[in-house]
Amino acid sequence: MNYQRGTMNNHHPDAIAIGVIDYANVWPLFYHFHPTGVAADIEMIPAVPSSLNAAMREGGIDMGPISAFAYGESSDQYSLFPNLSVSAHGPVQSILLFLKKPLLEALKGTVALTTTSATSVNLFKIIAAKFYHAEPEYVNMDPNLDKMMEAADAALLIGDHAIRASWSNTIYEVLDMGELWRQWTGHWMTFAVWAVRNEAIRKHPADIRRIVKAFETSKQLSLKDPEPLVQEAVRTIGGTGDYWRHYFSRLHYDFDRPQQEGLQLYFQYAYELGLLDHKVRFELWSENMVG
Ligand SMILES: C=C(O[C@@H]1C=C(C(=O)O)C=C[C@H]1O)C(=O)O
Repeated sequence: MNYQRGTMNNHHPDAIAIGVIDYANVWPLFYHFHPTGVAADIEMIPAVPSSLNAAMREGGIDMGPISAFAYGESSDQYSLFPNLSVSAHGPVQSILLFLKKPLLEALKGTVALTTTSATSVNLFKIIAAKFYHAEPEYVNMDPNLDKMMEAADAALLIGDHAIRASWSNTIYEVLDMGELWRQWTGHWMTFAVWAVRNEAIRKHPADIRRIVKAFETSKQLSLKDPEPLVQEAVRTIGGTGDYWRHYFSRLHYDFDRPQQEGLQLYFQYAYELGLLDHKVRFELWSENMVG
């Protein structure tokens, strides 16, 4: 999708910088989100999740989707938008583990983890440690399946990188991490949340309110008629209409009790394993929050 792009490092000081995950999984929330119609001075900054996580932490962006794990790391600085997330109960199709050997063997070897993710790489570590009692060696690598497989017994990819790799792959067994999480816990998994820096709520309370509404409207319009998104995905990423119809129908964009419970369990495990150094309590943004 096309935006008037800003940059993380020197966005206009009075503008609100909104991160955009550069993957199709967030399209329903952005497709009908038109910054100029929201009245605020907004810059849109597209990047992969790990870059957006860092920019949120450093103040280079003010709000938008970030890895759920990154919210856990800095939950005291951010508030969450209550009705927005990228979640699934079961298969996601774009959080994929490619295996050179059976899982139990690969878990005794080396696993390559994409540098674009924070939620899914820690999800993998949690599943390996908690459910398989395994401690593979991990290497962080750019999302290139061939290179990852030269260095490791298994590779974890997310987003459009995972989708494209799943189309071209003919040799590796593929496991869906959303499905694995559901099989072991019965829970939903939330991969991305919409967070806003508390500092930005204090500075622009009315604009933030309008932006939240605009995201919710985009979500509703996309769910009502996913066809324009489906066609744009076919045109710009590839694959068939049926593939994308199914893809968007598997993802869930609310953040209600079931998604919150799944994420709470994920944070609990992350804390127990030392992946997070504190327990996480959700701080939800509300209409009357004015810093
Ligand atoms: C569903 C997905 O979730 C993404 C996974 C993320 C992560 O692992 O950190 C971050 C944002 C999400 O948009 C995907 O990549 O396809």
